[in-house]
Formats: sequence, C-alpha cells, structure tokens
Amino acid sequence: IISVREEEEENGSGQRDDVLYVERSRQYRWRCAEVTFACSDEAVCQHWVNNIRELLATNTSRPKHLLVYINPYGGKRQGKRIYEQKVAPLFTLAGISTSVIVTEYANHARDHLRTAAELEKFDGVVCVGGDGMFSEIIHGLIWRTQIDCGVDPNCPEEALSPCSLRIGIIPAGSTDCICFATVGTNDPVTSALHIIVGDSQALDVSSVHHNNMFLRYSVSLLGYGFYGDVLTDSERKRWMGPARYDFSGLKMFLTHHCYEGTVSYLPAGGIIGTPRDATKCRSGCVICQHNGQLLSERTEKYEMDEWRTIRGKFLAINAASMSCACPRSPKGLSPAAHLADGTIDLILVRKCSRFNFLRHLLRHTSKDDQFDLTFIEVHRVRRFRFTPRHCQSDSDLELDLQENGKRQIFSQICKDHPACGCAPAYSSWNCDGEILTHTAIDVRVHCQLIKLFARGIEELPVFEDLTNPCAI
Ligand SMILES: CCCCCCCCCCCCC/C=C/[C@@H](O)[C@H](COP(=O)(O)O)NC(=O)CCCCCCCCCCCCCCC
Ligand SMILES: Nc1ncnc2c1ncn2[C@@H]1O[C@H](COP(=O)(O)OP(=O)(O)O)[C@@H](O)[C@H]1O
Ligand SMILES: [Ca+2]
Repeated sequence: IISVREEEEENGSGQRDDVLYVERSRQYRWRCAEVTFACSDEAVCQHWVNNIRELLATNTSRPKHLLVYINPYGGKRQGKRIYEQKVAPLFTLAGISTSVIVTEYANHARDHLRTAAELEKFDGVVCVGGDGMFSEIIHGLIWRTQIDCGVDPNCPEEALSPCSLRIGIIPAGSTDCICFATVGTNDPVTSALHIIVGDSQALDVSSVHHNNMFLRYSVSLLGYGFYGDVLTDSERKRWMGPARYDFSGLKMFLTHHCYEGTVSYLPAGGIIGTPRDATKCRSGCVICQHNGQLLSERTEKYEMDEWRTIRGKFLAINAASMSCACPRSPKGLSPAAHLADGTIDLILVRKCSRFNFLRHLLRHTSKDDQFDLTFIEVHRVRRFRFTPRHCQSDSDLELDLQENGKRQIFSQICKDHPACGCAPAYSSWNCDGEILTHTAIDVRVHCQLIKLFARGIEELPVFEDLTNPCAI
C-alpha cells in the first residue's frame, strides 16, 4: 500500500476509501494502482482508514524524509522533468517530504554530501541520473561515513564502516546499469515505488588505490582496454547522448587495441558460487547472505589464500562487482555475479582476432556463454592488482628489455609521437563510467558497504500471467 485517502460519497450516503497500492506489471515494472472501498457507515470507513494509516506510519523501513539530487545533464537531459512529473507526485501521495538539489556542476552532489548539516534527519538519499551521478553520491556518502566514524578513507587496508543511509536510484542517465541490475528495469516509477515501500538491498563496493593512494570506489564495472577506450572516446561525444557508446563501441571494436600487463589476484576461497553458475543473484539471494555472513565472521581465513599472477596481452580486463546487466545486455558482463557476496568477477579477454572478439561481444546479447571461449578467463576474486607492462618494476623491465629490447625503445618513441599510428602502450580504466587517472591499480572489495532502496531482481513466475493474481 502506498497510501489511503477518504472521500465523501457524492449523494451523502456514507464514505469511500481510495487505497493506492503497488501492482506488478510486465518485465519487473511496478505501477501505482487504485482500489475503492465504500461503506454506508462512515465510522467503519474511518476505522479502516485510521488502521491503514497507523500501520504505514509505524513501518520503520519506509522513508519519511529524503534528500534528492538531480543531475540535469545526464542521459538525454531529462532528469529534472522525470523527477517532477513521475516521481515527486508519488512521494507526495506517500507522505514523503523531500529536500531537492538540482546540481549545478560535476561533483556538486559529492561535495554537498560530504559537508551537509543534519544528514541524520534524512532516511535516505535519492539519485536522479546515471551511473556517473550514482558514483558521485556514494563517494560523498562513504567518505562522510568514514569521517563520522573515525576511519581513514584513504588507507587501503582499513575496514570501512558501512553507510546507514539508503540510496534510491531514479534512472535518468545513459547506461543506468546499477539500477537495471538491482531492480530489473530502468523505469523511474518502479524505482520510486521501491523507495516508497522501503525496500533494502545491500551492495558490495570496491575501493581502487594506486601506490597506497586512494583513487575511487566502484560498484559495477572496472574495465581496462576495450571499455576504458570506449569511455575515453565517448566522453568527447557527449552531445550524442546515450548513442555515443554505440558509436565509440564500434570504433574501438574496429581499432582492436590490445594491452600488455600483469594481473595478480586473490581468489575468493571458502565461499559458495562461481562465475560460471547457472543460478543468478535474485531477491533474497542465499549466496549473498551466506558469503556475507562468512566474511563478517572469518576475516583472517582468506588472508591465507594465495595470490596468483597472470602476464599477457589483453583486449580487455573487466572487473564486475555485479552482473552489469543493462538494456544493451540484459544478462550483463558477468551474469552470475552477486550484488552483495563480497567478491568481484575478474574477466580477462586475451589477445584474439576481431572475429573472435565479436563472437565474445555478441554472446552478451544471447543465451550463449560468453566465457566459453579459449581466449577468455574468469575468476571470482576478493582483491586484484594490475600493472601495465611499461610501468613494471625495474627487474621486470630488465627482463623485458632482454626479451625484446628494440620493441621497448620503439614503443617509447610511439608514445612520444602518437601520430606514428602505432598501437598505444596504455589504455585507461573505466570505473563506473569515470576515467581513472592511473593505470596501475590495487582493488579490494568491501562486502555490503552500502544499501539501496531496491530488493534485487525478483524471480519471474514460470509464466508471466498477468490475468492470474496468484501467479504474480
Ligand atoms: C555487438 C553487440 C555487443 C554488445 C555488447 C554489450 C556489452 C555491454 C555490457 C555493458 C556493461 C556496462 C557496464 C556499465 C558501465 C557504466 O558504469 C558506464 C557509465 O554509465 P553512465 O553513462 O550511465 O554513467 N557505461 C559505460 O561505460 C558504457 C559501456 C557501453 C559499452 C557499449 C559497447 C558497445 C559495443 C558495440 C560493439 C560493436 C561491434 C559491432 C561490430 C559489427
Ligand atoms: N550539473 C552538472 N553539470 C555537469 N555535469 C554534472 C552535473 N551534475 C553531475 N554531473 C556529472 O555528469 C556526469 C554524467 O552523469 P550521469 O548522470 O551519470 O549521466 P550519463 O549516464 O549520461 O553519463 C557525471 O560524471 C556527473 O559527475
Ligand atoms: Ca559482488
């Protein structure tokens, strides 16, 4: 139930109650529906209304005051309109009060959250925008929480304090994969209803460091090579809107650059689940519950796991903290990844032909397994490091020089003179849609650090039969 309102019958014969409630619709969408109860005895009617209101008021998981940030420039620049027309009226109906901030510049929301007075008077934060805007919000919120709890947010070894404020995402960006992968659809009304009913979904957050210096947090995709290059190229084409990713995607597919480097990772031992599982992370996921519990009890256990190292030439290195499902790929980059199990799926795409890379890409859009190819490796990890070949340690470099002295010198020349048309030595990291300033990184997962107003994707009934209320 969203809310209830009473009305006098027009002919004065008793009273009517209109109950607004959530109705499930196709493809994980939710809608606001209305049912009217009438009674000739006004006292009985009033009793119904009071009871429902009391029940709603005592429900502590439902938010009453929300802090809303709108990015007016995300996606198709419709954030403000979407919020005002589709979301605000529902919040009003549900009796939720809001403080709304329309951002004026990049990082406005992040900086505001870091310093906002009386943050504790809110029950949650709402982000109207895309993955980049969501990233701003978590950077503000996580930083603020650590300072308030006396934890050093810059130290890579610190156990971070979980954030108590939940975050709601109203999708108004270009990819919106965090919304899609936690709700099942990118629909502002559905997201608003998940906020109103007070849903809660924990989410893992990865911290990214360079030489013990904090760079950023990530919740969806950390991608080097292909996805890094697509993002770098697409930023110059923001005027194209969300289509910029398809354009740059095709361009970088044709460019076909591969990058050399070393990946080392700490496998996620002792947990259940693998990246090749057929079971997916769904509402109330038992794997997330089990692994989350395990991690909170035995932190020293996985300290004993051994680091493994892989050197090679890669078209892409993708670290998916969640499935990264989005409208472009409804099953996502790592279909069996979990939202809150404390692990990342590390996907290595080794150098291969354009034809083979296309086969891999196309499988993101069909039911075929994108990992079932000889040049793909996937590992479930808790921590990983990456070093591009050209900034390895001196001893590594000496080894490389002995191996291939001439190439080393030539690639340096190429880096200084990019016009020579030779392949670049470095890509960049795409961190939830933002470019990282460093290529050598150390990544660590913080299990269930934040919470969303969502419940994970719901298991669909075998037949999505909307005429049968029992089936939904
Ligand atoms: C040929 C079809 C290939 C389809 C492959 C699709 C895989 C898509 C997986 C996308 C994972 C996205 C993970 C999320 C990233 C976002 O954080 C991030 C920021 O989002 P925001 O703008 O909302 O703030 N978004 C992105 O980095 C965008 C990545 C989009 C990649 C699109 C790639 C398209 C590839 C097209 C290849 C075309 C080859 C055609 C050859 C004939
Ligand atoms: N008022 C603003 N002006 C310009 N940029 C902004 C503003 N508010 C937020 N941003 C930035 O816009 C970028 C893209 O936002 P996002 O909502 O993710 O849209 P998209 O999905 O289209 O990339 C983010 O990096 C965010 O920091
Ligand atoms: Ca995870």
